[in-house]
Amino acid sequence: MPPTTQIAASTGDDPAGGAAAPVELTWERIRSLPKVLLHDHLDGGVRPATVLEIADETGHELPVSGDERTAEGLGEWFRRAADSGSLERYLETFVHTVGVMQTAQALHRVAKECVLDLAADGVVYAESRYAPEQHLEGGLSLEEVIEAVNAGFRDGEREAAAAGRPIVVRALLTAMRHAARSAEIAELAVRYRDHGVAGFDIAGAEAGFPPSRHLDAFDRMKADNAHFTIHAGEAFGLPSIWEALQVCGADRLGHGVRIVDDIALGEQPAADDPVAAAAAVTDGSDRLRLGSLAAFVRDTRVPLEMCPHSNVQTGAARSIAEHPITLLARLRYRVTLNTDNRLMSGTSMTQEMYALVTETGWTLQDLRWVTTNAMKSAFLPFDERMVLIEDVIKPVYEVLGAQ
Ligand SMILES: O=c1[nH]cnc2c1ncn2[C@H]1C[C@H](O)[C@@H](CO)O1
Ligand SMILES: [Zn+2]
Repeated sequence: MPPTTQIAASTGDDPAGGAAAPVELTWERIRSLPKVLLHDHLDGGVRPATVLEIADETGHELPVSGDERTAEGLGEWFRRAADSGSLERYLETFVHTVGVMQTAQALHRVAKECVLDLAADGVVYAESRYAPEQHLEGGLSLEEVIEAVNAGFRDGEREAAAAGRPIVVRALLTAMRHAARSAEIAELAVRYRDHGVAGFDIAGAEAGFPPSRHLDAFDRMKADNAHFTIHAGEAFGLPSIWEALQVCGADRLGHGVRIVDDIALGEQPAADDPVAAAAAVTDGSDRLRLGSLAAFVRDTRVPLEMCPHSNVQTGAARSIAEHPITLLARLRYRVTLNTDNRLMSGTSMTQEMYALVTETGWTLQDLRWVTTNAMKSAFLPFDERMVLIEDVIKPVYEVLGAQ
């Protein structure tokens, strides 16, 4: 694939600015890059060893036994079970992480380990989401759940900084779209906005549960000038994205990958052949047409929280090489790169970046661009975002780019 700097320069929206010498992007080099993660589920990133240990303590029944009942065996089970081609089946695996996250101690531990794992992966800023309503089986209140997770995040940040890997982590409170607690959860997101919570989200099975069912929650967030994202355009198409933006007023889209359904390559939907469509962008031909929703998302710089490995597992994309993220990046959408569920997808930010580099030709400039996009789109105050961009992200990419 031709270098992307051509397009970036022509749109004036290229934080990398100009061409740089090609740098060999090995796994280790990518791991050492500063990364920003906006879409990562706390209950989708539990260490398998932690699931095993807590299950042993609490009696939670796991789906592995005998020789498979090891951290490795359990990790493998999650990846296999999530690799189903269906979002609904993928989500069924969460019963075994949520099931061991029902006490303050367990939530604290999982949250702290999450921060340490992200810091080891080179993440310098992360928004970690979870649904407080799913952690009440042990008798905790919603507030106790939030406070236990917050305490774990703060301890993780301290430990990571002491080890020379500073990271800033904020929580996003998720409400489950099939349930009816979204107004309560939005209320809590507002109440804890200066105490570790940066925003609100809805998640869960998409088909049959349009985001407009939760309008009161979104109205509550807007009334208080608070931020929210909505899982939309993952297992369901354009109507879900349209509602999330035009009815609910989402600041960002969780996944949003189906926006390609509103892009055409000649007479064909670009979704049929995203690789050819990406090539059509870079060869300068004018065969690509954006529908009005696709144009709106690009024109208004709606951040897309894209999660390639997760999408391949749930059937929202055919492969990493054919994932629409590369087409959307070439078209200069406000693309961000994310893990979604590190445990279920056996992934990490390093893995997501490495796969794009090796399978679709992403460059160091692309990685810097996607990282800056994510930092710009974070639900963190503007001045704090700028400090991370200027003092933490830019210097590393600049040194590497100059090599
Ligand atoms: O990719 C996803 N789409 C919709 N819902 C999801 C996805 N990944 C995780 N979830 C659900 C399952 C979790 O239990 C919940 C809160 O993190 O969010
Ligand atoms: Zn998600």
